[in-house]
Amino acid sequence: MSVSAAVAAASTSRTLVLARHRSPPASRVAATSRGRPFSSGPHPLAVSPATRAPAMATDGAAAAAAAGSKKKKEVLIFDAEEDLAVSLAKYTAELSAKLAAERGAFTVVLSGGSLIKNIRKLAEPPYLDSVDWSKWHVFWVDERVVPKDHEDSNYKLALDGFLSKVPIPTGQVYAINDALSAEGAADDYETCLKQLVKNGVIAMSQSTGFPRFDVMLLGMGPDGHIASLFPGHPLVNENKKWVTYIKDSPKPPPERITFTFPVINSSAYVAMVVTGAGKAGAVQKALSDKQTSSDLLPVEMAVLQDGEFTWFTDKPAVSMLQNK
Ligand SMILES: O=C(O)[C@H](O)[C@@H](O)[C@H](O)[C@H](O)COP(=O)(O)O
Repeated sequence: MSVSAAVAAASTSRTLVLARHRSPPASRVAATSRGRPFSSGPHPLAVSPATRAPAMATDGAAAAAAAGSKKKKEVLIFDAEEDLAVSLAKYTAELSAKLAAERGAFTVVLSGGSLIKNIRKLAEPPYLDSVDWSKWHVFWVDERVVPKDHEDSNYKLALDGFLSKVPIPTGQVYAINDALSAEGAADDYETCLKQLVKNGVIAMSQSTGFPRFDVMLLGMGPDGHIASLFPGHPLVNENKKWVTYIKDSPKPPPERITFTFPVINSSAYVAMVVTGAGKAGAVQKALSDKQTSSDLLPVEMAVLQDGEFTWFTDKPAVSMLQNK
């Protein structure tokens, strides 16, 4: 049984919807995710008419759901990392066109880690020429408090792997002030965000009172952390600050700044890009209907108030889903 089929079979009792993608061969699953809200209406983002086959419902209830619901959370499963990268580039480029037209700016938040490699196709044809890079404003969901030319710097990672290859105006790339302490850098970054809200570059969420970024392109660690919000760390409960700091990160280096959950959860779109068998346990916990423990992983705390959350995964990352 293929992974896609296994996911579908395991999912029918939970009203999941399976769509098969012919090229690239991805599976698309709407996650029920323990009561997380769904709203009605069509999916507003045609990631790729060429790559999306008609939805194939796995049972009657799923068919009804597929016909009438806007799925605010979906899981894309790719056969190959190359296909994932192609689809992620298309997703981001289409959001760029849509949101830049609507707002006059496109605010993009990056994580560090393997995400940067996964967005590499944006810096290649056709997107290199078709995207209006002048509208992009780039931020980091978290950053290590190290000099910008340090090998641990998320800025350096993104610069080397992506930003140096696309013509985003340098004044629209918001690195941390690496001359400051962790606390100082977090305050400084939050002040910068507030100024950009005043200027109208960053939108505000009317429902949460926190900034509403257009898209966050995020990775997840094997322990289920996102940004620098780690399992069991008190920072996951921060509900006032926009940006905060950590000095005891379990993942080195220890000093970092990070967006808080209220900011992440106010986003318009989040792509959670997760590949590899090492992350299968956290993926299973995050996508399972069953609450296996009262302790939510940070990735499970990423619940958008009014936005669309899309998982970009590969088969090893979802390999434990059929065992739910
Ligand atoms: O600064 C960081 O450490 C990252 O921003 C971090 O949140 C990362 O995105 C995840 O750890 C996933 O990293 P991998 O995709 O490399 O596993």
